[in-house]
Amino acid sequence: MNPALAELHDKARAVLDPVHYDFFAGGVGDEVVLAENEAAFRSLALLPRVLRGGKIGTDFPVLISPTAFHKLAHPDGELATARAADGTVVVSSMASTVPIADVVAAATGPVWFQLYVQPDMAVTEELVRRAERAGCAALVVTADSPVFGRHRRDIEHGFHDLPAGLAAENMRDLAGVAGPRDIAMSADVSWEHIGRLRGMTSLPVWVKGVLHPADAVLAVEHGVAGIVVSNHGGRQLDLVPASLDALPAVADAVAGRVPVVLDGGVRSGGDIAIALALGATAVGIGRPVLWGLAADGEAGVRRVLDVLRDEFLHVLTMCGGVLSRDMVVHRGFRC
Ligand SMILES: Cc1cc2nc3c(=O)[nH]c(=O)nc-3n(C[C@H](O)[C@H](O)[C@H](O)COP(=O)(O)O)c2cc1C
Ligand SMILES: O=C(O)C(=O)c1ccccc1
Repeated sequence: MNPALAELHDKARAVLDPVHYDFFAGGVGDEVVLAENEAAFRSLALLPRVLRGGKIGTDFPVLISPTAFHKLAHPDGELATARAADGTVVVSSMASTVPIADVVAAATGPVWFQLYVQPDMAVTEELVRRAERAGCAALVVTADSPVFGRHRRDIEHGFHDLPAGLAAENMRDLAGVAGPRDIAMSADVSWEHIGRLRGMTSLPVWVKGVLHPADAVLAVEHGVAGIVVSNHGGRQLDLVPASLDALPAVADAVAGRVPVVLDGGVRSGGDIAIALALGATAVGIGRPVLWGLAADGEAGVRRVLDVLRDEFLHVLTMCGGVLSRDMVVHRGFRC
């Protein structure tokens, strides 16, 4: 790993309350998927294309994936993350410890709102209105969470609630919601809700947490603006493949009709390149952002993005400025 990112992770581990470190770092069950997300990148190699000349584009195909409770990492919380993004899309968690309006106000680039559809559609609609009024540019509906994941580290620590003074600020003052900690996950959420959301708002609606290619097709048929191939960073079902391993079939099923973002285990510019070669339009970054935030607030998150940008451009240049599926092979592959 890039030593700057390793250092930020080490510092985050050193400064965070161990219970909060484990909340951020942990996964579901035996954490097989958590480990596999990173290992999947390590199992692949790139065959660069050479002698292609010309200028290499400088697009940075990265989004900040939604993660809950940034004030557990740093007192500035999501405000620091938003400031650091500097044009990179921030997907702001519905479970943020700063209200969405303040996140958008702190950001200089686009902010998208991540939504868990609430069983009471009036509550869901009010959350959508809050995102609209704040100036969010898209909704990202998380589809991989019909129930909370069973995070063994949290269970062992007895961590189920935010410390006094912190709350899921977007959940305040909602009729029918018990309080600002009360986020429901519901197994009743269905594709029909995607249609209802699209009818409710003119914001583009993305779906996050797709692994099966048939669901990617359904998402396109239901008019989504884009798909996030994700296993929630190994935090929902510890039986699924690495999100990278699910990507090619989803990309094939989508066939370019909508953008496909990949998140889970992206830790370097090389990982970004591999995901793009396998069909991703962009990648999402989860935990590394939290490590930067915990280690050094806004500056730490900036550093994470700067390192990834620099590494990605370097790798892309090494690859002749192109990334395609034929350039990816398994390590140990022999002709
Ligand atoms: C601490 C933590 C909190 C998360 N909270 C949310 C959330 O509120 N909503 C959501 O859709 N995904 C959430 N995720 C999943 C991330 O959006 C993303 O899918 C995952 O972290 C990507 O994997 P990575 O951490 O390996 O980069 C969370 C992940 C972590 C680690
Ligand atoms: O921990 C998570 O992965 C997550 O998605 C979440 C959602 C709501 C509240 C806290 C965490």
